[in-house]
Amino acid sequence: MDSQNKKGPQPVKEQIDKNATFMQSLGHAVEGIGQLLIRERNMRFHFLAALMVISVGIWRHIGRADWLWIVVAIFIVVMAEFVNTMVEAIVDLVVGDEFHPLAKIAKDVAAGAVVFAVVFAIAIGFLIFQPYFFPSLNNIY
Ligand SMILES: Nc1ncnc2c1ncn2[C@@H]1O[C@H](COP(=O)(O)OP(=O)(O)OP(=O)(O)O)[C@@H](O)[C@H]1O
Repeated sequence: MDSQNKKGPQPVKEQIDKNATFMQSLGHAVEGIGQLLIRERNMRFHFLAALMVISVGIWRHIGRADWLWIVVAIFIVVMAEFVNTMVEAIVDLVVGDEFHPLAKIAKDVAAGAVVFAVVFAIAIGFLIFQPYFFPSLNNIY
């Protein structure tokens, strides 16, 4: 299969043997993070959303436990994007440009995992910031 397909640029180095050093492993892991940023345009949106939430958290002086939940929410969204990107790459590797119902299921489920993580993050954001911005809702739970 052509290594340069509609799914965007592929890594140019052609190493397939084991990494010789820790630094080499780390370098490839960093390349993996780079691929996430290149291939997933939604990452820009996640990054902006995280920046906004962190700014508001600093502004409202939220507590340590709230910060912990925010870190967990950001982590889960980013991990879901990692999984989504892995699934997309593996599916494209296996089926190429062919349509396959199982490829659709794999990609749709992976995308669903991202949506699920984002809904979780929104729920966390609501629970943390509601008392600051919508105190009238305090008695709903
Ligand atoms: N080979 C395929 N066979 C069947 N359906 C496919 C295939 N490739 C993509 N699809 C469908 O097209 C959708 C989008 O494809 P793909 O995930 O590659 O694009 P994307 O824009 O990078 O997605 P995302 O926004 O989730 O990152 C998939 O969710 C799936 O429904």
